Amino acid sequence: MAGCSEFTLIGRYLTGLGAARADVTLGVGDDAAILQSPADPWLLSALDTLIEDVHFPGDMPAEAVGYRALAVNLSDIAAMGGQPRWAVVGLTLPAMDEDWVAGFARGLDAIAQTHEVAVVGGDVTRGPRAVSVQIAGTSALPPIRRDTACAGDDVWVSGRLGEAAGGLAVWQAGQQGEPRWAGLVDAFLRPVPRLCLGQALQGIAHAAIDVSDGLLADAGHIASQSGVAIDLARAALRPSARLQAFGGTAQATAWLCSGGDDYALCFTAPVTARSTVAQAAQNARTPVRRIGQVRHGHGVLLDGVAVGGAHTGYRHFER
Ligand SMILES: Nc1ncnc2c1ncn2[C@@H]1O[C@H](COP(=O)(O)OP(=O)(O)OP(=O)(O)O)[C@@H](O)[C@H]1O
Ligand SMILES: Cc1ncc(C[n+]2csc(CCOP(=O)(O)O)c2C)c(N)n1
Ligand SMILES: [Mg+2]
Repeated sequence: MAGCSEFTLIGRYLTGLGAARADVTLGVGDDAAILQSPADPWLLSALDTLIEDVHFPGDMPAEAVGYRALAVNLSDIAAMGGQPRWAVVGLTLPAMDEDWVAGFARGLDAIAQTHEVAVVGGDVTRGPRAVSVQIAGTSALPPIRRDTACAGDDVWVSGRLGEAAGGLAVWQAGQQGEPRWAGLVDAFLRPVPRLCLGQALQGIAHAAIDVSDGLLADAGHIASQSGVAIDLARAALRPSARLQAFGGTAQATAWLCSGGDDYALCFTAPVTARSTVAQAAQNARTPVRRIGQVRHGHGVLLDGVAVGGAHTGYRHFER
């Protein structure tokens, strides 16, 4: 509706999204939300931004933008093993478009409900289309960090790496209507934040990160921040059959290593915890596999050979 103000938009579409939580005294409507301090000793806070044509194609459905904006933030809480609670959403739109906002709100509400997150506030502005979500969560146990991997650990990863990058390529090739590639497109549009897995790994995993920029890049963050080397086994880095069918083996392997957008968890755990990890993953109903070893040294290796720094993952300022 032309002439509808941001206040109308907030009142009509952006109020009361997500779960009704008992620890929210006051949500949308005042200068700040009023939240009750949790009993859990650790508070977690993170923020991720999605920008049109940088993080999502301009023709992606509004519902998927709303879903994905929260999903990528939940993934950061998952990587720490936390429990998400509250989200604040900054929405920037080039023009008033009620249908778009209604779709965005539906997608955001659905995933917030699923993970019992309350959307307690935000901001609406005019400018190039973008969504910034700030997520807050808690943890009863010490959160899993990036800087605590130990030489000797196994390296594990969840899910089917590379499929989201493949799904984006499907979309950009205009083949999203092709039933054969529906699973790939879904991996891009609706990444699943691995919250149950992250929580199940607390007290077991030594270090964890979520794979947003690409496996080699994100494993590299664990390596550099922990002061260790991560040696991945090429034989364990096999793309799924449907990803190979779409892109061919070489491109599918490149997506798996450096495509990003997966929001899988990459984590390290002691060799003695193999069966405990397997049980935790089973409890979380999330498939995981071992892909390498943490060693003394630095950087990321493939079968013992250092990986060159050029194409390990997404970088905003090196396109
Ligand atoms: N503008 C900023 N000011 C302060 N800290 C920042 C800023 N941008 C990023 N950081 C911090 O730097 C660290 C790495 O940020 P980054 O955005 O790469 O997060 P990530 O989880 O590794 O990746 P992704 O954003 O793809 O999920 C995080 O701790 C983040 O909070
Ligand atoms: C239209 C379009 N083109 C390219 C990509 C790929 N991409 C963009 S940002 C990013 C890393 C994570 O972002 P950040 O580090 O900002 O959290 C990746 C893998 C995409 N998603 N959409
Ligand atoms: Mg992250």
